[in-house]
Amino acid sequence: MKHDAIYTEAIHDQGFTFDDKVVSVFADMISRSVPGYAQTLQMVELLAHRYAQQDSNLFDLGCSLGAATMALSRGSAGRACRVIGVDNSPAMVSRCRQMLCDEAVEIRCQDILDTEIDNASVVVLNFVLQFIDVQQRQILLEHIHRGLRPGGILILSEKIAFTDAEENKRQIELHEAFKRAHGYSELEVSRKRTALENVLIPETLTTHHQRLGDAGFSAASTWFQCFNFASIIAWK
Ligand SMILES: C[S@@+](CC[C@H](N)C(=O)[O-])C[C@H]1O[C@@H](n2cnc3c(N)ncnc32)[C@H](O)[C@@H]1O
Ligand SMILES: O=C(O)C(=O)C[C@]1(C(=O)O)C=C[C@@H](O)C=C1
Repeated sequence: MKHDAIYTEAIHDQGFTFDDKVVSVFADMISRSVPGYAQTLQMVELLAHRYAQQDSNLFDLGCSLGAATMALSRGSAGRACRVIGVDNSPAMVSRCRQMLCDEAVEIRCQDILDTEIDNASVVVLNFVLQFIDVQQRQILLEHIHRGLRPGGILILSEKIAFTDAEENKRQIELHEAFKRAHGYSELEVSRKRTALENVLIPETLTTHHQRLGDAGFSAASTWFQCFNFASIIAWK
């Protein structure tokens, strides 16, 4: 795995993008930046094992290098499921296809807002909704809900915000301490913070739960939270 040192240089002054530079270090970047990332992948596998239905489709929307796509595939083994990963970054998709060339999964280069969701039993949005235009988020969740079979689930993991300004500040400080503990310097942390401004828009857990309810999900539980990162299971 290539070590992420991309913010030791001044890059992304137009804002963070999933370009070649990010793709080349992405596995290291996400595991050193997102508290609980490995656990979200373990639970995607466990939840796929529990909820993947025979002959259904499983979608990993915003699949990056296919880590959750493979978790879906492992969890649903033997059930004749079609596992589909979707990402709109050509650099990411190209690398993902290389890495998963021997796997029985389909990787599409497409905007997830244009992805047809049908006959689905498990849909994953693992740290992806945060990059979607806030105005489009409700439409996307409604679309996913419509494409799920009865008994199907959505796994939604996100960086989150807090209504209370002091709490928000404390949680961001804790996250940044996590990043420094994983070897990022103060300068790398601050350059990435600037690059992500107006690109990654976090929302509160209350907003996410409200939106899931409005989209038609019958129940939703936050199963994981560490600092300003959380993951929710929503049931159709
Ligand atoms: C933080 S990464 C996701 C990590 C990945 N789900 C995992 O578990 O390893 C966000 C991904 O979402 C993709 N993305 C962002 N907006 C998208 C969109 N509108 N359509 C498709 N992919 C999108 C990015 O290209 C990037 O690869
Ligand atoms: O590094 C941060 O501050 C993050 O917010 C982490 C985060 C994410 O949550 O998606 C941001 C961009 C990269 O995709 C990897 C991780």
